[in-house]
Amino acid sequence: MTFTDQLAAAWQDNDSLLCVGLDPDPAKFPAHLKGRDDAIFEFCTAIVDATADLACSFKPQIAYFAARRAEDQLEALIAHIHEKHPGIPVILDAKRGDIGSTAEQYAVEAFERFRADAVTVNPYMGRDSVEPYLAFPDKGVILLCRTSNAGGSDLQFLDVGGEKLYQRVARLAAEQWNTSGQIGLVVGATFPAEIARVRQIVGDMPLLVPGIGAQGGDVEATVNAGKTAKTTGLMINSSRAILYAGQDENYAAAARRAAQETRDAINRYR
Ligand SMILES: O=c1ccn([C@@H]2O[C@H](COP(=O)(O)O)[C@@H](O)[C@H]2O)c(=O)[nH]1
Repeated sequence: MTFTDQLAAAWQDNDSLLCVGLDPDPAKFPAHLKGRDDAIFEFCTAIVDATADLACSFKPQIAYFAARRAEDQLEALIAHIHEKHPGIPVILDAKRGDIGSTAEQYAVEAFERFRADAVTVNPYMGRDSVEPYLAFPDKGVILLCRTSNAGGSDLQFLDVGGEKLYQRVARLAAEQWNTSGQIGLVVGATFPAEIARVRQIVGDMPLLVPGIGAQGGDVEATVNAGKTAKTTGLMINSSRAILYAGQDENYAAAARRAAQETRDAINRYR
């Protein structure tokens, strides 16, 4: 099954546009996990198992694992998701971007080593830097377009011949690069007007939308700006607001409540 098909099924089966972000920070873990060699895996699998029926996708952010030399725990976590929750696609948030020969290695890392269903990619080195990921026909390739941080405007808002750079990225992706239907775009929930503009340009292409929860993006405005005619098309990510909803040994139950509230809030505006 392709990433796109898997995502469409998860949207429907779990009645959810919520992407649960997995950004494990050991400094925020409950006391009983602190000091354990497998703390990151244990923390994340408990969150995954508590929220899988509420999510359309999971998004581990690779920096949180690599910073702690915990790539082995990331591999085990993704294997766990595939084994226990096989319908839920995993988006590896790695934001890779390099010349083609190096991108080939990054693609193998994401899709063969980590077994992700999709990976985030920085498109600013152009088409040949994206093609190695597209060579994996079942996988999703999610390009940075209009990121959620304030500084994203420094470059993404530059005028490039009558349109903004992020709009050019959206247009290139939709009209020239997406020949196999594998591409999605990252557009921040902190900028709903730009979500609406991107949606106009790209039709029904899936959008990964970080920025609700800890970053303060507005759920109603995000859904209204980004939903497709089928009231899907979005993977609305929340990481810290779900992961750290509780601080004690009941953190997974607290995460479930936060995920349920977020999923339901999103659905209210579909
Ligand atoms: O534009 C972007 C692209 C990626 N992210 C990532 O999403 C999550 C957001 O975490 P929260 O705790 O919900 O704020 C994080 O992994 C970022 O690296 C983003 O925020 N904005």
